[in-house]
Amino acid sequence: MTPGCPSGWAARDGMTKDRKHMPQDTISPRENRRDVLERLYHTVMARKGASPSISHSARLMARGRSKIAQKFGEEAVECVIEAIKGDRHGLISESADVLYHLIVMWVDAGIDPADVWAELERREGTSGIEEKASRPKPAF
Ligand SMILES: N=c1c2ncn([C@@H]3O[C@H](COP(=O)(O)OP(=O)(O)OP(=O)(O)O)[C@@H](O)[C@H]3O)c2ncn1[C@@H]1O[C@H](COP(=O)(O)O)[C@@H](O)[C@H]1O
Repeated sequence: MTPGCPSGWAARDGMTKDRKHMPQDTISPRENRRDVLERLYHTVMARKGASPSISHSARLMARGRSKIAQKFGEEAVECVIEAIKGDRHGLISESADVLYHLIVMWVDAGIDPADVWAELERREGTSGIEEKASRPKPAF
């Protein structure tokens, strides 16, 4: 994969091939921000096997899958609490924690963000109501 060129997004977001290969500092801050999850994924990937004394991601991964999943769950619950409280700032902050911990979970599980983007893309245009109605009905 091209450094600074996150998997999967460039083409789908309408960037031309040339634009896809522009150096990061010539891409507008708005576009740069849109790639933040991909950058975070690559940062966490690079932390695999790093010393737990210098990297929180490395420390978390060294503690194993159950701990990673537990932390994700805790952050998700904190997100729910902020949403129910109606605390906008809290919800933004907890959402960032959830996304960070989700990415650590992806890295640990060997999932590339492009796999998730592809699944979201596959669902595009199908209403959740429609999809649920199309599921096979239980026999009883
Ligand atoms: N986005 C984040 C991010 N969000 C939250 N956190 C850390 O997640 C931790 C959550 O703290 P908690 O007390 O809930 O959890 P804990 O320390 O594991 O404690 P226990 O549950 O074990 O008691 C804090 O240390 C936060 O700083 C993050 N740590 C790192 N990142 C990103 O990951 C990159 C790599 O970080 P390192 O792996 O630390 O180099 C950074 O540059 C950031 O971009």
